[in-house]
Amino acid sequence: MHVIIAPDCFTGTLTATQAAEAIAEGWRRKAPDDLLSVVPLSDGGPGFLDVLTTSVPGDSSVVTVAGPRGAAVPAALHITADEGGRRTAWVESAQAIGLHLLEVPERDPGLTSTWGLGELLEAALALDVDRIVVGLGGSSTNDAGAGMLAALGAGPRDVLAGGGAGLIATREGDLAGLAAARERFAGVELVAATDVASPLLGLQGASAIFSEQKGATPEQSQVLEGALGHFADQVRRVLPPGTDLLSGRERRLDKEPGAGAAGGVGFGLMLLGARRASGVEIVLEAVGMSRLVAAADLVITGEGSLDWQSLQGKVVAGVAELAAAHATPAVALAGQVLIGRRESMALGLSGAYAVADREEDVEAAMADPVGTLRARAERVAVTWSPRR
Ligand SMILES: O=C(O)[C@H](O)CO
Repeated sequence: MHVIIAPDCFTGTLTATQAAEAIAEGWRRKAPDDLLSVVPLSDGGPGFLDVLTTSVPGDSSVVTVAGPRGAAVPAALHITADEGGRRTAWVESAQAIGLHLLEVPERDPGLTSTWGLGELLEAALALDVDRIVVGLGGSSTNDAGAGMLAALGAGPRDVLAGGGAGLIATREGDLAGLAAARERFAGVELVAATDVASPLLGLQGASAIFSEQKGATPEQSQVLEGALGHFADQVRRVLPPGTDLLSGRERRLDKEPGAGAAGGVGFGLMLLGARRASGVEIVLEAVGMSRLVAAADLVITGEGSLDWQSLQGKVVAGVAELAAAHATPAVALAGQVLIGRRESMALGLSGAYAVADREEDVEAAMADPVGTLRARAERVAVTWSPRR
């Protein structure tokens, strides 16, 4: 039996590679004759570059940029060339602005800035590439990408790069350099590979859905919503919205799917001319997942928490959809499974197995994530492998 092991990271405990290896080790203990292919995945968030550098040959280099609260952090660029010679720079926003870069007391999406991501894009531009793909997700910021735009010359650092809350003070004149910043990407295909399809504002937007997990109180979350709304209004004065060719209606970038990814970096990138793509689809294509799944008997995917967010185009959903298209069964292993059987079946999963079945098991799973995931994989192998 040929089994593909293709999980996302288990946020807070295991990288995608560590999770895949733990599952493979457990599987081998019970089904040593199975052929295992280990393919760690990402949805654009943390681990995006790791996954790409492992699967797509290219040249990697590291630059130093400002982290979300200003302290210097290393961030990598991976340069690949396709058969036609087109050069792509792959970057991961979480390496510059990720939540994991900050200790809990430092987390404050009113103050964290995407300036360092702008520095990373500056480094990519200097490499004279034809395409820049930016993985988005797992961020500590909620500034609509304003800091990033400032670093690229769109406006003053003190107004745009002080964090999301300060954007309430933005004036039209503070965005005088925006058109010129956009012009710098002329001739470069800029792609925002987003982990979610959220718009910038509103009940499904960046502040309402994600700011609290970055340290905001419910009151701060509303303040951030107001600040980002004000910022988007100022942007509209400088870059008037285009017209949607199909509907003839005004095309508002803040309402575009993915504009709210990484605290609104999706929006900031769209202002620079980026097109949005699903991060998981980009990764699945880059690693040649379709071909692998077509030749496999079973696909195992997984993530830290299988919950409502998993239903929205994350790794598990992307893998399950691809497996269904090839009529290959897919199962998921997760730290916790917080969706019902009906929802997991609707995703296309033939099984969803939790490492921590009960609330009281969560602590043990967090204390020994590799051991508990390996043990769960052993039990799943007993169920699924015919040659154990
Ligand atoms: O970084 C974030 O805000 C979330 O992962 C959604 O993109």
